[in-house]
Amino acid sequence: MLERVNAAKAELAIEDLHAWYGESHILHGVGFEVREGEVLTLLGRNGAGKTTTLRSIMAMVGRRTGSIRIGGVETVALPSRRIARLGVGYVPEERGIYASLSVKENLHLPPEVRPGGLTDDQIFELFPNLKERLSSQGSKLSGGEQQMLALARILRTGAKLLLCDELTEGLAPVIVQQIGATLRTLKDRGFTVLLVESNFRFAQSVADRHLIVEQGRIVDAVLNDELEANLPKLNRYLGV
Ligand SMILES: Nc1ncnc2c1ncn2[C@@H]1O[C@H](COP(=O)(O)OP(=O)(O)OP(=O)(O)O)[C@@H](O)[C@H]1O
Repeated sequence: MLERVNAAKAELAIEDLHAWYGESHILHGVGFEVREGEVLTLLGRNGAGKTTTLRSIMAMVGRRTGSIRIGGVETVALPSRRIARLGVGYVPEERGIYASLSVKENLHLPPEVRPGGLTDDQIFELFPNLKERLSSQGSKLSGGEQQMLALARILRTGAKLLLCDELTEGLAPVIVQQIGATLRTLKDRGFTVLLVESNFRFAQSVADRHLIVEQGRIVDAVLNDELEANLPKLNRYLGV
């Protein structure tokens, strides 16, 4: 739905996705596609179903139906670990940094899902702070450093499709800018990114396209180039 793209080039293609937590029916027929190398954001009010969409792609909800093709492979019946091995990395909102492990240990924790992940040196080029903090405990990191680490360790795994939830939440503007620069670099290197974001201006600085999620459905789509012209409409959707 909404601006279909050439299926052959879709890195992620979702159709009529429904998802449940227990008896709660949360997604009601979500459909969209993400092209290879595209950065797409999911925008919407609290509780609209953005996080649930990411979790559904990773098979981390109670139940899901519909179709989720990743690189052309149907995954709706596959478990999370098989989905990850197709080259999908999930950076959850809560970041999942282990407080008692060092930066290095946290970095090396997730298993490789595919060959071609970034080497440690490539990671330190993108995130110089992490190199200086390698032996620090997770608990000693700032919010920004934790977020960099959460993203960095996914890049080590070989994932090429990144699902990122609220990367910028609670971070200082200068760190938000750094994360934006990193995402643009990743896009230049061919990564595909699906971003849940409530920082609208940040979304604008990194994304090609934005989808609006409302009550478990995609209700609108806006090209980034046309965002300014659509601001009144977006503000209505987001209740800003
Ligand atoms: N584990 C869960 N069990 C039951 N219901 C859940 C669970 N997680 C989320 N929900 C419900 O699903 C709905 C969608 O939540 P979701 O987290 O996907 O929203 P969101 O758009 O990401 O917004 P937010 O910014 O608030 O996280 C909400 O009504 C929420 O209460």
